[in-house]
Amino acid sequence: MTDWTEKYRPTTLSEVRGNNKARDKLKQWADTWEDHGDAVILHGSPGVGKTSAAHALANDMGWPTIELNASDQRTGDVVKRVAGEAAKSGTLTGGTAGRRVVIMDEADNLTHNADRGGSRAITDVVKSANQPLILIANEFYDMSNSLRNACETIEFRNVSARSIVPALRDICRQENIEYESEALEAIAENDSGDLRSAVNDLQAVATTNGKLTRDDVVTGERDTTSGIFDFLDDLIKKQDAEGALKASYDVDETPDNMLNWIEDNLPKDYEGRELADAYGYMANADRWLGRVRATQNYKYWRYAGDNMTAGVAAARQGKKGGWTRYGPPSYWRKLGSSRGKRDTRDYIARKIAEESGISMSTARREVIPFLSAMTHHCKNRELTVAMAAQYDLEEKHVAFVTGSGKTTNKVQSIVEDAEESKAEAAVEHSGGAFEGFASESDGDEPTDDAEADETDDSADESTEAGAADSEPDETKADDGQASFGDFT
Ligand SMILES: Nc1ncnc2c1ncn2[C@@H]1O[C@H](COP(=O)(O)OP(=O)(O)OP(=O)(O)O)[C@@H](O)[C@H]1O
Repeated sequence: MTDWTEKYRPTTLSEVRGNNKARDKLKQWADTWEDHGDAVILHGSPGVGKTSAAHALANDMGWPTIELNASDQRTGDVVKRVAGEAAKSGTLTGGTAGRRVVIMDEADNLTHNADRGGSRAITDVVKSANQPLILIANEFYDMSNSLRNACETIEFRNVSARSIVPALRDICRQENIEYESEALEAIAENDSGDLRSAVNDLQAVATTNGKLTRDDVVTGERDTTSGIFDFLDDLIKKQDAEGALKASYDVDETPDNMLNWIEDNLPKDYEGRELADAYGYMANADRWLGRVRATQNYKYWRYAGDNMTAGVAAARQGKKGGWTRYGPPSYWRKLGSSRGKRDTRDYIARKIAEESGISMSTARREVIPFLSAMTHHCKNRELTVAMAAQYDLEEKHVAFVTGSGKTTNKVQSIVEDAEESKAEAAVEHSGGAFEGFASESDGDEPTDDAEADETDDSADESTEAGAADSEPDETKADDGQASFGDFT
């Protein structure tokens, strides 16, 4: 299946959404390049259209492109050669016949290359190049001062939801997809500023369903007038099992959302044993919610509700005082927002579960968020490589966990290093930096849980024909069936 982000990549600058000022500045830079000869840096968050803009511009100008990766040690030489060739072919005499634009990705990722003098080499190239050079970077301040000073700079801002929605609408029209406008708005708001993610999400939700509706797009974003804060305070601090269950009736949230709220806020007050116990109940609740999705049998919501309210309250050891700032579920709002992402997340969870002997729910709920925080933007490279090796992750998974947005060259090189270290480990039989995570409190069998999860997801394609009638006790009859009475 074609990737829509490629299929709908802008071919001319006017198709690049949002960032009008940046586009104008870029065009201006190209139009006057003969006079100033400076390189330009396009910087901004992933997925906002920097690379697209560079290529679209080249296309508009009729300039052939040469694409290079700045962190590649050969880049400097290649640029010199290109620049030299172009000089010979007449550029210096004023013609544009030999004009080529060099587009250099990952210009902020030169530190890894420091031993090769990466940053300085590129700066030298930038200063002496006699061809237009476009450098692309996510982190402007990761580039050296001298490199930044040697170039013009253009900032690409996050694309507003207002600009994302029409982009998604155009794609739906061209793909003949029926849609509710609210669905597109929800995607746009979910992906706050990242048009690539929005297009990915659209493709993920649109191709698994007939008509795209608001309900297909799972969001954690809600207004917070639904009594959730009072409920959290009751649940986490005060109420007994019965009280917690009753308090939950006043909350105007779907059980799925409620679970996200609880899981994000629970660790602010629960600790140690009680937290572990509570997570056990949360994992049960999650499993029941999976069964609701798989079977469309909403009667299971009750069991989910019992577990996440009465169960969580019962796990608490004594009342808690003080005031806690509870907040909306931030992690899953970003990472669990669409089916495509959920699939990726679940793949990673399964790997972790298999490797560490814990359940998928635990992997999802407890391990991935940790890994994500520790490997954020691949800053801790060594750890990220170890993680990729330990859990056998591919590029898109590493990109997901680290929040890098897509498979950048940094991610690629991490996966390559992980492959190498796996090969070495195979020889030395060592476990690597990751020894896996401790087993969870309720002693789930990881394989069982993985199967339960498969049921959740594959049910969308109705491969589990009998799912609706089968008792959901193939996994764990006792704890799964827990109802309120069990907690009192
Ligand atoms: N402003 C935009 N207008 C139209 N399409 C966009 C825009 N931004 C992103 N896209 C879509 O997302 C895809 C990826 O965008 P692009 O590679 O240009 O982002 P980027 O800002 O360069 O991100 P990165 O820094 O991660 O490479 C494009 O192919 C296109 O489908």
